[in-house]
Amino acid sequence: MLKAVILIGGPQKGTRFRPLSLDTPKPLFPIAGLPLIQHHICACAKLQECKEILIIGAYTTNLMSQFISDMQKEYHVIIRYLQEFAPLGTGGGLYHFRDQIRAGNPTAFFLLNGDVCSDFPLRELWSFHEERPSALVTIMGTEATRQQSVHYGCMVREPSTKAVNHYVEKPNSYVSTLINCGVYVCSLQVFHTMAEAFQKKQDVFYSGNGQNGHPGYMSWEQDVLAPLAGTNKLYAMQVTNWWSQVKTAGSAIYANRHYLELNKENDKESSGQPSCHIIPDVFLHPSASVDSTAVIGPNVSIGAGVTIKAGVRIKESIILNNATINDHALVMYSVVGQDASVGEWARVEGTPSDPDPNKPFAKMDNTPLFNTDGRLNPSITILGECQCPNLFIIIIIIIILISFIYKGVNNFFFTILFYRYT
Ligand SMILES: Nc1nc2c(ncn2[C@@H]2O[C@H](COP(=O)(O)OP(=O)(O)O[C@H]3O[C@H](CO)[C@@H](O)[C@H](O)[C@@H]3O)[C@@H](O)[C@H]2O)c(=O)[nH]1
Repeated sequence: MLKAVILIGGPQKGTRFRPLSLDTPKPLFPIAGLPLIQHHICACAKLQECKEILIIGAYTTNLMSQFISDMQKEYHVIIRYLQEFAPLGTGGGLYHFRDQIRAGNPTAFFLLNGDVCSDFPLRELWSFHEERPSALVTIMGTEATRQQSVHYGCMVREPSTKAVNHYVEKPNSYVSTLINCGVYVCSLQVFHTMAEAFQKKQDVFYSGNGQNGHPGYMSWEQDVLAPLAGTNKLYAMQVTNWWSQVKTAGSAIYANRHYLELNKENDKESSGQPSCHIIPDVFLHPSASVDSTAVIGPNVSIGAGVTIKAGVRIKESIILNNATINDHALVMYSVVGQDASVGEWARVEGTPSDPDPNKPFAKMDNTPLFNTDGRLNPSITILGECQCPNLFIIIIIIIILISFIYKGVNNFFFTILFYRYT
């Protein structure tokens, strides 16, 4: 039996994903029609041996409960959310919930960063791990450019055995172009190594050596993976398939395009028969209403309850639930927020922020909005969620207005609200 753990961080993380993470927790942001971590869940649930998926994060349980219950219904696997009492780092939460992971005595567990996108070749990763009996952890690795590699965990492998001899998390200078994808398979004995690492951290923390943060905080990469390198217990399987992080809002459009491509077959099923002109790949929620004269695609995801009116053109964009795109508007390289409304003939156009196509193995550059010299880094356009006024308040206002119009002093609401003046 196998299990899977997905690390999703908490509200303090995902700041570069703002404003998209202000309304929806980043792990639940829809990409190609599915919440980001549903792609992970889907990959894990495809493995018959995987019997339980544990999602570990610092978001409050009520933010996650609806999603967890929806996932339970959709996939025939146990899915639970475990909330950290404080952000414990990539290793701290894992160690804190070790008994939950070990329960039922699984052979091994997958560990997935919630903010990466891939086709998650978990079966290959598991076979690779099984073939190496001394392996405690196998890392899925990929090639990056020399310049970008330093923003990731970098590994040097023994060419014949694929054992990792050297691991440095986000090095200051170049180490290797083989980077850590944040996808692992781990044997349960890794918790012995984690116990030692945890003990060391505790000793330092309580000896008062100026250690800040929470005593339970532990970095999976720095406190566990780095010491395991060179011991023949850490291995890396290199993949060449598409893989990307989702750090900035711009990377959502890039990930959307690739997930649409990967999930083509499912999208066809869920989309039904669209009545407008579709240029693939497109995800169209069945409840969206699209005028027959609209042209949509390529690489567009349209959420539930969206209304798209006559003559609209949309490409390379994500339209979130209940948004309205009015007649003849154009939307390109943009995210349109929930309930937002794009006016007639409006032109909403962002700048694509893709990896450099001229550099082999280039990844997304997760640049900030502004450079250090204050210049704007062009990126996708985002229309935020429309904060529609509360229906209850609207009804009260209408009743008050009617009361004034008819000047009915006996009017119940008028009397209650203005009894002092009557
Ligand atoms: N539960 C929990 N999850 C956390 C916490 N902190 C981070 N995470 C989750 O752990 C994953 C990694 O988060 P980061 O700390 O932001 O690391 P990173 O910059 O993405 O780098 C990691 O991933 C790269 C690949 O995307 C790797 O190359 C790198 O080595 C490292 O593992 C994300 O899914 C994040 O949500 C925490 O305190 N608690």
